[in-house]
Amino acid sequence: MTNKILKTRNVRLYYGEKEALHGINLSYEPTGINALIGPSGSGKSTYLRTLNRMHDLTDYVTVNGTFTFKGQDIYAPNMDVVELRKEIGMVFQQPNPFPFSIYDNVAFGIRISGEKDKAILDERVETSLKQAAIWDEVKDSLHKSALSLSGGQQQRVSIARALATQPQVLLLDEPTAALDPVSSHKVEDTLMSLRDQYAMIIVTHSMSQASRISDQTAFFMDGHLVEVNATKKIFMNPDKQETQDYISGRFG
Ligand SMILES: Nc1ncnc2c1ncn2[C@@H]1O[C@H](COP(=O)(O)OP(=O)(O)OP(=O)(O)O)[C@@H](O)[C@H]1O
Repeated sequence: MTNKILKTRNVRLYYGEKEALHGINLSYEPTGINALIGPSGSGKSTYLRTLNRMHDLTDYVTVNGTFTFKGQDIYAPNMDVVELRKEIGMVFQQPNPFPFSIYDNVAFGIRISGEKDKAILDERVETSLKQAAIWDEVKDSLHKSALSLSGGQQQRVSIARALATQPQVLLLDEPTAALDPVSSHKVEDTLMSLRDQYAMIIVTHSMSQASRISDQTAFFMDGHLVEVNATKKIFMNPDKQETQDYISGRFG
C-alpha cells in the first residue's frame, strides 16, 4: 500500500441532533479519481464537505472523527482553513464563476495569497487553463466576462480556478450534473487528464461516469459506507448485495 494523502476515520456528522454520517472510514492515494456513489440523501455531499471543512460556517453541524491530510489534522484548532482550501480545492455542481473576467477568475486565489507579479500570474493562469483543457477556447478572450461562456466552459474555468492555487486534492460535487452530454464528456476528459497529478474525489449520480473515469468507488447508503473497492471490482463483482442492487438500478 502506498502512502495515502488523505485519511478519514470514523467520520460522524450531526445536523443538530440528527446523525447523518455513521462512522465513515475512507482514505485516498495521492493521485487518481475516487467516486462516491449512492442514492439521494445517502450522505455523499455531506461527507465530501467534511474534507475541506466546508461545514465550519453552519453552526448546527457537528463533525467528529479523524481527518489527516499529509499527516496533519485537518480539524486542528490552529489549521489555517484558507490555506487548507488552496490545497484541497472544490468544484461545485453549478458552475460558479465570479462576475469578473476569465483571467481574474483564475487569478483570484493566487492574488489572495498576495501574488502581484504579472508574469507569474500570467503564467499560472495559462497553465491552469491548459490543465483544465479550456485554454484554446478562451486564450483570445481572457478579459471577457466568465459569465459569457457556456455552462461547460464555465465549469472548466471553475476547475482551472481550483487548480491555480496548486492543490493536491480536488473535491468535485456532481460537477457534470448541470451540463449537457457533450460538455459533460469534456469535463470528464479534463478530469481524466489530471488523474496522474491529483487526488480527485467526485460525487456522482451517474453509474456510467463512475465506472468510466474512477479508480476507486465508494458506495454510500443511509449515511453508511457500504463498500469501497477498485472501481472494476465494485461494478463487476461487488461484495455486498446492496451495492449490486444499486448499480444494477434496482433502487436509488
Ligand atoms: N443543511 C442540512 N441540514 C439538515 N440536514 C441536511 C442538510 N444537508 C443534508 N442534510 C441531510 O443529510 C442527509 C445526507 O444528505 P446529502 O446531501 O449529504 O446526501 P447525498 O447523498 O449527497 O444526496 P444527493 O445525491 O441528493 O445530493 C440527508 O438526510 C439530508 O436530508
